[in-house]
Amino acid sequence: MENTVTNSKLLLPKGFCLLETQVAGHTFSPDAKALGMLKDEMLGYVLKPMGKPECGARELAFYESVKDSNDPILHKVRSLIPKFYEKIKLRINTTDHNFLKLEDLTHCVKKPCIMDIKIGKRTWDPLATTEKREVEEKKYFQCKQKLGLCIPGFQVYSQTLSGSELVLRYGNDYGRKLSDSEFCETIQLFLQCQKIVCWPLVQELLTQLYAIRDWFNEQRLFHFYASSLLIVYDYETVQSLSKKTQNGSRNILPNGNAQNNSSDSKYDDLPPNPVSLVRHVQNIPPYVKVRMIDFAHVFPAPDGSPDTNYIFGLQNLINIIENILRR
Ligand SMILES: Nc1ncnc2c1ncn2[C@@H]1O[C@H](COP(=O)(O)OP(=O)(O)OP(=O)(O)O)[C@@H](O)[C@H]1O
Ligand SMILES: O=P(O)(O)O[C@@H]1[C@H](O)[C@H](O)[C@@H](OP(=O)(O)O)[C@H](OP(=O)(O)O)[C@H]1O
Repeated sequence: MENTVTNSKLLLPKGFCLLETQVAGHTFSPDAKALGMLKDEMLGYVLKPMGKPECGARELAFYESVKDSNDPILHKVRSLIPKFYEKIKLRINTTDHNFLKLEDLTHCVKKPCIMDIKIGKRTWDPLATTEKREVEEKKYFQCKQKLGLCIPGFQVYSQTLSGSELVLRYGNDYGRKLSDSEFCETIQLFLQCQKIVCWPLVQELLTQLYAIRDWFNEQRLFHFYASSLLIVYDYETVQSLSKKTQNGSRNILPNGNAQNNSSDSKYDDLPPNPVSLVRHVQNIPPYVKVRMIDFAHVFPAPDGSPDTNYIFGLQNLINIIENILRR
């Protein structure tokens, strides 16, 4: 395959570039000894390197088990994860490497705000060495131990006082220092909720998180360690929605069009979700996506037990976001 030079040392196959919206995870070293995420420049998919052999094999096995299954639980999870196409080989510099070809969750998002939130107090898997376990337990200590959540990275659009736009990017150095209260403040910063709340954004986000919680409350197949939720929304749409819903008012749209189908929502004291009505009336394409990603440490559930480690973190995330609406 013809190659193109993207920087002094990295040779990528034609048509591929680095995923510039990658906010966390493994990245390329200049000599390509370490690999990161790539993107197809045209077609709307990303390529994730299969990395350490056991991690790559587990992630591939998870996606393959879900892909064509008729099992109702596996069928349901398909809408909660990126679409998986295939495993492919790409030549980076002079060596072939295996990648997973996945749906690009940021495709066609004009101004993508992206947050990677790792779920669970325990981020080491049953095969982890004592050393790996110790490293994992020390990292993101405060918010991970209290909330079962941590933020390895995010990017968010913002406006300066003079009205110009900028993109703020935060890596794992930022996330590792967060206390539980700083974690909540960071979620507010990411959701543009420091002054006023963009209700349609927050409600849509909750609706998608409820769907993931419903699946976890039902499924007894897997335990997910060190897996993340990737939240993506379009700043441009959120800006225009915020203007339309004037100061974040929750009453601008009629109630009674709720799409909140969750069985055990703690959200009953809040108005129903009007976002599908917003979409219907104003023809807004989906502008918020929450998907589970990173399945390098997915293991069979021992004795068909629920994944309480994941559910604990997810429920805390839901609580934190519901509290934004209760302010
Ligand atoms: N399907 C996707 N669409 C768009 N961006 C993605 C997708 N999957 C991953 N990313 C981006 O790549 C980053 C890393 O993804 P992922 O967590 O799967 O990689 P990783 O190298 O296994 O991470 P870790 O070091 O936490 O194990 C995410 O934070 C996100 O920015
Ligand atoms: O979240 P952070 O702070 O970025 O830390 C990374 C994260 O825990 C990854 O899950 C892990 O990769 P694995 O999933 O492959 O264990 C990686 O280990 P590594 O540096 O040994 O690759 C860590 O550096």
